[in-house]
Amino acid sequence: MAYDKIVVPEVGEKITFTNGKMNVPDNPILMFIEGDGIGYDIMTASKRIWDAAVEKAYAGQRKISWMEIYSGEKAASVYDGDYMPEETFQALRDYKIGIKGPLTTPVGGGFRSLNVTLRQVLDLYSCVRPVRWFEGVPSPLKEPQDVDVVIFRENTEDIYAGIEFEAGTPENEKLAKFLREELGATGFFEGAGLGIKPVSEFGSKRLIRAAIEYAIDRGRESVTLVHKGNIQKFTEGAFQKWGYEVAKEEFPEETISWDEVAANHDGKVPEGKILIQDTIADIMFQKMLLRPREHDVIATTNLNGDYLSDALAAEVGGVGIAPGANIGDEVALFEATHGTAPKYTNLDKVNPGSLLFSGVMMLEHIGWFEAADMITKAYEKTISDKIVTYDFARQMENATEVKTSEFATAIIDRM
Ligand SMILES: NC(=O)C1=CN([C@@H]2O[C@H](COP(=O)(O)OP(=O)(O)OC[C@H]3O[C@@H](n4cnc5c(N)ncnc54)[C@H](OP(=O)(O)O)[C@@H]3O)[C@@H](O)[C@H]2O)C=CC1
Ligand SMILES: O=C(O)CCC(=O)C(=O)O
Ligand SMILES: [Mg+2]
Repeated sequence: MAYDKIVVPEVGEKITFTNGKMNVPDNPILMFIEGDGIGYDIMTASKRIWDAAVEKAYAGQRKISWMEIYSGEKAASVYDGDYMPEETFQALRDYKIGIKGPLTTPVGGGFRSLNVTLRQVLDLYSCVRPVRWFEGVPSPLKEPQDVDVVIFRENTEDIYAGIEFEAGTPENEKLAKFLREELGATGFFEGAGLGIKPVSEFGSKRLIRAAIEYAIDRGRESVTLVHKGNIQKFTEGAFQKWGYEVAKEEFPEETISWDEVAANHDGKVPEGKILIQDTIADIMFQKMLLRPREHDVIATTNLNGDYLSDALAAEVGGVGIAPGANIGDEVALFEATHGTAPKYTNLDKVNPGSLLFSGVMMLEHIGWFEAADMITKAYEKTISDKIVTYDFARQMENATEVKTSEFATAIIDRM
């Protein structure tokens, strides 16, 4: 496949799929989007760590061939003002697996989120965000070791669908008139901006199915459906209903609901069964602060998952550490959960942890567990030696604060 600006590495092979099974060569071509703001600093540092771990874990028998693809400000400079070039999507379809830094989204106008566009256009419907604590990382909790959850956030629907009509536009007025006159909806003021929140059975069930399959594969204990179904009955409430349906219809042997536990098992979950439970979104934030141990895998709608993932990250060190992945049926795009942190651009200052561990997830996704484990262990050693970036240093005593690049070197030295 010839691209206009993307340079395919001379050495390296494509990752392919046969009947849903991934084939990973020893020298795969993996893509990266550098990202805006702090993207350059964290991507440069993380690539050094990933490469060093692969080299060391496989004694040079395996190697990543990196292929740069573009989105955001760097794309605009390479493609003459185009922030989201079509060939970026094509490359992701062709080469399947990549990782991205954060991309800027203007607030209150301007272009739509490039992050959201990538997820929607490529149908990367599961946003997977594990949140766990590492020994030595500063946390506001008394028992941060109890936080070990994996958030499955629906990644294609909800208010992120971008169906919004600005106050004062003819489209807004037409929709308002239709809502009032045709549907009898009255609960909004004249001149209100209007947004639509689509949540479908198809979109909800495939996300919840992925969460349950993950819980089964990884031997996790429960899947909690998080929703605001008391207020948004036919979107969030429907998500909850469809969640219990998927569990009952598709995983009757592997799962059990609270109602079934209460009715048949004296309040005890039978050995080997995954508990399917649900909770309303607002109280989930309290529960995750006070009794995080009671939750394991979480399946939720898009906006809830966005809020929850940043809040839970704060319990285990902050957004600088919590990783993420956007996963579809074949294409997967791993990404830091935080944004571009523009005030730190090119200061070589921020924590590369979120992107680094997104890359660890990527290595696990392609089956390179030895390299992934090597990074995790070296990271833990670095933290226990109290070598940290500014964000952890300000919450710790007697820590040595280092730059992003120095932190990467410290990790590599401990492999
Ligand atoms: N997936 C993506 O690409 C995302 C993109 N964005 C976009 O990023 C831009 C900025 O968003 P904003 O809301 O300010 O959120 P950011 O996540 O960019 O930054 C908020 C704060 O989080 C802390 N932080 C972020 N990254 C790190 C890191 N690597 N290491 C340590 N601390 C970190 C900093 O805290 P402190 O100030 O306390 O040091 C920073 O000021 C917006 O355009 C937004 O749309 C936002 C989220 C995700
Ligand atoms: O696209 C954006 O700018 C923000 C996305 C975001 O906050 C997230 O995915 O967690
Ligand atoms: Mg977010």
